[in-house]
Amino acid sequence: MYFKALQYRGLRNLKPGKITFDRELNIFFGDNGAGKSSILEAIALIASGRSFRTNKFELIANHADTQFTLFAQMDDQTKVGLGYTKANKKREIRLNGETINSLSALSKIYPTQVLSPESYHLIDSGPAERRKYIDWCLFHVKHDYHEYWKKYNQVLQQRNALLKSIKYKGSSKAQLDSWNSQLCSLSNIINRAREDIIEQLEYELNKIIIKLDAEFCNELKIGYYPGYSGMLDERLVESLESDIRSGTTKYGAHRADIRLKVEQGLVKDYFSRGQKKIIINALFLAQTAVLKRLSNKDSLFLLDDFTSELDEQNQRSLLELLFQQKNVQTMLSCLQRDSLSWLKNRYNSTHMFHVEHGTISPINE
Ligand SMILES: Nc1ncnc2c1ncn2[C@@H]1O[C@H](COP(=O)(O)OP(=O)(O)OP(=O)(O)O)[C@@H](O)[C@H]1O
Repeated sequence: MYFKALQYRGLRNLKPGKITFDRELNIFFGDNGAGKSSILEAIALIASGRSFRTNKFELIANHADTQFTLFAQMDDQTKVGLGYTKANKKREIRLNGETINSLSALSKIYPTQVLSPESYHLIDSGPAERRKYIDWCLFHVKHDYHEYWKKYNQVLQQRNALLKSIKYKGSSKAQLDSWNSQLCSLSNIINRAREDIIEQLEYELNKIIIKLDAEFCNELKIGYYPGYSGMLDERLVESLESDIRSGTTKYGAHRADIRLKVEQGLVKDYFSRGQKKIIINALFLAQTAVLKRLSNKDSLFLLDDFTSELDEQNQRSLLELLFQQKNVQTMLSCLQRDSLSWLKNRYNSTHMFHVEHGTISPINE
């Protein structure tokens, strides 16, 4: 499955237009502020219902427009439309002519990964991004995971609301037992699913590391920290007073994290910035491999500002592996087309687009 065409209107600085895509690789190049990230954002929106830059659709709509619309066609004739109207803040998503209500239904069609300069903080940043990394995979391969995760968050919010109410209004603690036991059983389900997917990811990750010729890194292990040690029910009881003081729940699956390790220690502490980038590329590639193996799904890869964070050797090996996977359509943005001149001889089906003041023009050679 892949995107064949996209029509866009009223989004950021982009002039209304339509583009057709290559099955494998599409390159958007142009000066700063031309609209390269905006077109990748448009593609992410139609593929997943979400932007990788903001949650506020009003910021995505052009300053001078009252709405934006996107319309995409896939190779298998699937048609997707997404519209947003500023006046009533209304989003409308249409799939083959039918209105659908949930963004997750849209994102299930064509799993989309975004690799941008910010993604290269995955190893050094806080745990939220790493949880997202694990959950992205689960969301696509384990159908009931999203429901469990939603339920977990509802229970967590209810527990936190009660903690605040105990602190400020002196409410009874009686209801806490029920929230605690629900939190424990849902945490168990979530942790088991995460541990299973981590095993799969670790396996693919090490295969990719070998292909990337990353000899600095012999065997990578992904360690999972479930958000508490020992038994969660005991931790919840122990931390009750501090939870009431803070109005938040200190332990549980919402505090989980992964730790990448090699023989010498933690990847975070041991490797250079460049080496971490290679590992992060491998982590993202491992996801598409797991996805293909476990659910036979194709993926879309968006590489924003591709050349700014990777040297040529790393650019080559990442794209090589994306092509080898066969099931990936790639869209990337960069400042100068010359910076990817090495690609032209290698992949002649590549579609190149010049982005200039919001206008996107295919380069026909
Ligand atoms: N809602 C909006 N309406 C109109 N223009 C916008 C809106 N939001 C952002 N812009 C402008 O759109 C232009 C394109 O931004 P974009 O981030 O897509 O550029 P880019 O080509 O990726 O640049 P860079 O190479 O600097 O990252 C910028 O000048 C930005 O100020």
